[in-house]
Amino acid sequence: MAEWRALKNIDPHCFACGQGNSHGLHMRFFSNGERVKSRLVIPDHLRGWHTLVHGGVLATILDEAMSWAAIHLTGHFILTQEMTVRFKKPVHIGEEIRVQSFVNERVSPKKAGLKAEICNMSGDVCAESSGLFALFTTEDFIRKDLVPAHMLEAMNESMWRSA
Ligand SMILES: CCCCCCCCCCCCCC(=O)SCCNC(=O)CCNC(=O)[C@H](O)C(C)(C)COP(=O)(O)OP(=O)(O)OC[C@H]1O[C@@H](n2cnc3c(N)ncnc32)[C@H](O)[C@@H]1OP(=O)(O)O
Repeated sequence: MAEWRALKNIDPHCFACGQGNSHGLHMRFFSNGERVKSRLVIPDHLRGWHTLVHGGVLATILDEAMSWAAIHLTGHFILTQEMTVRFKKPVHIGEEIRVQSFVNERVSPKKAGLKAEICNMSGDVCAESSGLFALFTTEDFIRKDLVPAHMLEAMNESMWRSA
């Protein structure tokens, strides 16, 4: 299997992957050409009650992981169309977790099915997701005003290249 290579973050403000968002998750992604992965510790301010991580935060992590896999592994711009999440074990603030994602099915030229799972350090699956993603050409993404021109070059580059 190919080695894991770091992918380039291009938007510092993203809640999930932006390295400059002081309220965010600061996720960084790696790809081996078949899967995308990340590891993180959820910051204290994103707890649900007591030490439990909020389910919506776990859903964001899964959405982000599937989105990066969809972009990097299909070479398209994307929008999440729908996703389902199954929460299997609690995740706690301060606990390191790992997330992996992959393209499960190329549904049509404009749609892909993705999957992701979050594991704790014991290897238990804590949450898993399936998602349907709309795949866009660069031209269609621009036409729908979903990417500003100044980000286009960086986004196009980060789709296929490592950092
Ligand atoms: C290495 C990677 C680095 C990357 C770094 C960045 C990572 C960041 C990651 C963070 C990411 C986080 C991810 C997030 O959180 S994305 C944010 C959450 N998701 C959304 O906001 C999606 C909102 N939903 C929609 O826009 C639609 O329902 C979609 C598009 C999903 C499906 O729509 P559907 O299939 O039901 O069709 P429709 O009949 O409704 O069509 C509506 C209109 O859209 C056109 N249309 C539809 N599909 C396509 C297509 N494929 N190519 C071209 N055009 C398309 C269609 O022609 C029509 O246009 P018009 O006739 O009205 O003009």
